[in-house]
Amino acid sequence: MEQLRLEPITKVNGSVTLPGSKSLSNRILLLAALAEGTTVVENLLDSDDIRHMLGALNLLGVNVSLNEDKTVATVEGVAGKFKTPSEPLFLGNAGTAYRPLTAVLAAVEGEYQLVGEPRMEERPIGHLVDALQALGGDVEYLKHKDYPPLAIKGGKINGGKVEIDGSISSQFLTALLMAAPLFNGDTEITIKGTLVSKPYIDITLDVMKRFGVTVSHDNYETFYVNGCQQYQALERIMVEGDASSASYFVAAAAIAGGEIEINGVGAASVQGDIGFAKVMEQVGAKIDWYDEKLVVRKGELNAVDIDANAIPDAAMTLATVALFAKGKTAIRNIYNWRVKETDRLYAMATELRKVGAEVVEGEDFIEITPPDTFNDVAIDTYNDHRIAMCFAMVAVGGKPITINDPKCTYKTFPTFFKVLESVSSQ
Ligand SMILES: O=C(O)C1=C[C@@H](OP(=O)(O)O)[C@@H](O)[C@H](O)C1
Ligand SMILES: C=C(OP(=O)(O)O)C(=O)O
Repeated sequence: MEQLRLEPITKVNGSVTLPGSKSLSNRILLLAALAEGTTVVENLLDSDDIRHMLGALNLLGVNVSLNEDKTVATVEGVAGKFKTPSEPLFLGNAGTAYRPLTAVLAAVEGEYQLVGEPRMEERPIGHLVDALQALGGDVEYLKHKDYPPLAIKGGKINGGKVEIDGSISSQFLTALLMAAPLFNGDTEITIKGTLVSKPYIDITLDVMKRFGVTVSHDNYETFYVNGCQQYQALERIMVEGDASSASYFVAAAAIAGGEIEINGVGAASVQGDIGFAKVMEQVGAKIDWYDEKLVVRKGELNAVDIDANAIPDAAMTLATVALFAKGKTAIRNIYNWRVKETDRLYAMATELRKVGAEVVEGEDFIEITPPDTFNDVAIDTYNDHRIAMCFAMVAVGGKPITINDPKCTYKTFPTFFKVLESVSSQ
């Protein structure tokens, strides 16, 4: 297995330009593919999750041409008419590809199979399939009920009133919303249980609106979407920098000192994970806010006790910031960490303890008290990009650490360690 040794970093300084947002890239690619007309997507993320969406679109007969560094895509929309693919669509472990494609393909003519990595077969999708079946969609499990892989016979959805359970993943509602304009009638979607990861729904509504479809809702409890609508291509759309990827550089500047200018997201971001920078201000970071940029400096770091349901991805970064904050950090209301790339509550608790922290792992929370002395250990990353990236903060805090399987960062941020090195001094 490949390992990456990170020597203690004494200072970070300089400027980083973020790669495009994963959440925006995959939503934009799918809606551009469904639209009528050609869309040019700029600052597209080049990473595994996006590669899987592009691979699926290719098999569905959508022409997408990429520039040399794969950050500009020209997507020739097929106006909702996909080709029946010659093989199953392999979507890796990309939730932002698997869930929206499931709903969209149930709504357009054709026969499809959606498969993924072994971990994808352990990530639930039953709440989405229940809603699609209730609407008359023909979606079947190929192995185990409630889990991928799936077989879909598309084109049979009339709309109507439907409930969807929002308590495990917001991606199910995102998927249903993106597909609903293609249904043959209007749809009224009511959320059952509490909706988790709510800010991601704002990303969905924002992207749909840009492609010409407006959704109304009553306080995120019931959503109304008109049927028989066509997404309209955009001449040009720019993907914002990834706010979850920004979290590592916000944290690095706050921990190590020096100053980092982070370009690509800021106060005007549509991504909920920008909220991580606000949490870091509470922890003690000094941040200058601009519309599309943050400038971050060190402060005295103190533990916080937060509900992180709205920022589940960036909250993992807080778990390693906790190693350098005075007192006990608590990150609450994060049950769905357990159904992501790995069981992140178990994995984070295990690896933080290896470093020397005192950790309480609750069913839906984690509490972290920093170590008196740090252990120089190898961190297992569980094929989870965010574990690899957030444990780099140990080196940023001046302690050596080894990251096992560093290439797992390719899921969303292939250049992460290079970018971190570019702002680090030993
Ligand atoms: O819609 C999205 O783009 C995402 C929603 C979140 O998932 P959940 O809604 O499952 O928490 C987040 O963790 C994921 O990385 C991306
Ligand atoms: C949970 C994540 O990914 P996915 O989009 O596969 O759910 C993530 O990127 O942290």
